[in-house]
Amino acid sequence: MRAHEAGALHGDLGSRGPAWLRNPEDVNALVPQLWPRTVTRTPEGGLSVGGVSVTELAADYGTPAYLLDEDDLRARCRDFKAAFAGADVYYAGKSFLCKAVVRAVEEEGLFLDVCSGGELAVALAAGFPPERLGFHGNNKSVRELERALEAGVGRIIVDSFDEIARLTELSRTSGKRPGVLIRVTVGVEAHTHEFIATAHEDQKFGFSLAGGAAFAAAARILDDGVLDLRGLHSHIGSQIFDTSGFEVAARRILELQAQIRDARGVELPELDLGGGFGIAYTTQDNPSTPGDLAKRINKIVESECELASLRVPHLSIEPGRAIVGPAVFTLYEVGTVKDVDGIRTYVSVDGGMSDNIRTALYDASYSATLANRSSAAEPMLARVVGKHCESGDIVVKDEFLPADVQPGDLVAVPGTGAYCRSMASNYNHVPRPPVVAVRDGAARVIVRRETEDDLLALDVG
Ligand SMILES: Cc1ncc(COP(=O)(O)O)c(C=O)c1O
Ligand SMILES: N[C@@H](CCCC[NH3+])C(=O)O
Repeated sequence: MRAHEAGALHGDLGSRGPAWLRNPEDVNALVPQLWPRTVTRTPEGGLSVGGVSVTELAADYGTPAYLLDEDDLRARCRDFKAAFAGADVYYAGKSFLCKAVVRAVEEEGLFLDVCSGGELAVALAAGFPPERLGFHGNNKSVRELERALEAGVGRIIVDSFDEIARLTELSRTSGKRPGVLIRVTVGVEAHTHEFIATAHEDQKFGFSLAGGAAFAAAARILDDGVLDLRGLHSHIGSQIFDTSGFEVAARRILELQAQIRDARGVELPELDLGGGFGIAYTTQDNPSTPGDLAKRINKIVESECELASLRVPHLSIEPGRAIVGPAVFTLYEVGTVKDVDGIRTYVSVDGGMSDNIRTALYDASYSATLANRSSAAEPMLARVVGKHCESGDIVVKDEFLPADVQPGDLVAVPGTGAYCRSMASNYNHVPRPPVVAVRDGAARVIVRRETEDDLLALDVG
């Protein structure tokens, strides 16, 4: 007996999932906001992406695999660039980075935000123009700062007084004058998971605005005169739907801009409002378009500048998730289907928390669909779980799948482009899946699957 049947039999003993989750009229339907733009269900019933059937992709590249719709990724880059015309759009590389994506982002005219020596190395290896790089991080090492200076990184976003001292010293001795932004903690409580909110007072990033540290950082850099202070930076968190957080952040940071002008006679020419724009992970999510975001953000920046008689600074934003997140889905093969009577049905797939830690880490919600075929069976409430030795190894907490889902079927989980491959691990020595880019009927591996030899290569002795 399937859990949905058990639920009907046992009344409230059965799990019905969260209140928002609806039993779908058509369990095979693809809800457009969840899927990359070229994904369709073919007349035979399975999914295709970029004109290639996922059954074929599974046969050629194995499962699990992250499938990237390259046209979708590029379209999202272009959408942000067009909506924020005149601003610099930095793709936040932490969401997902590899050389092919760096090149795509470069070709689409975006800038790139990196936050470690490793991310910087990938960007440079792909030939990304260093002057279009921004370098983040709350604890950049001396070596990382030296490399940023050597490479000629366009903007370094300074995050602490220790870093200012370190970078000032390195710049003095190397005779370089890097462009810097000050990361400001604006005190906004972003409505998102606590671990991915970054602008409330009690956290590790940035200089506090309320406590005066942000002003003091600007004063120190201007007094030293070694670093080229270009502007202020704010990033309030990630997966944010409510644009009022960005508006409050812009208002507060422009007050600081006016304070610096009044005290020091300097109007900083640039303003970076970070990323964090939310995407749809479930049928209930309805994210803003880049056009909506741009309209609201530009309006608040312009009106605040007018109020304080400031020139409108050159704007930057840093979307990661909103560019790569919806462009990718993960394809898994089902290994077992287990009914835990009266509670729920567990559908085990061949990956799990090693390729998507977000469900375990943030209690994130995802969706899923049967991908190799369509089905006329009734929808069944299921939990998609992985193969790891951990009961919290959940990929999709609750989703309706056809009741005849069986071992050997393929299941696709959308919205996995951001913070899945980039946060993947080798837990249980499970090799990390490949990333396969699909476009115009052709597929190519852009990150290969890890092998057991890769795992053993680090094992010394
Ligand atoms: C400084 C900074 N910029 C940009 C981003 C990108 O965020 P998101 O991928 O949510 O757009 C992050 C991550 O949260 C960040 O820390
Ligand atoms: N890794 C987080 C977002 C944090 C981004 C870095 N500040 C996520 O998966 O949602």
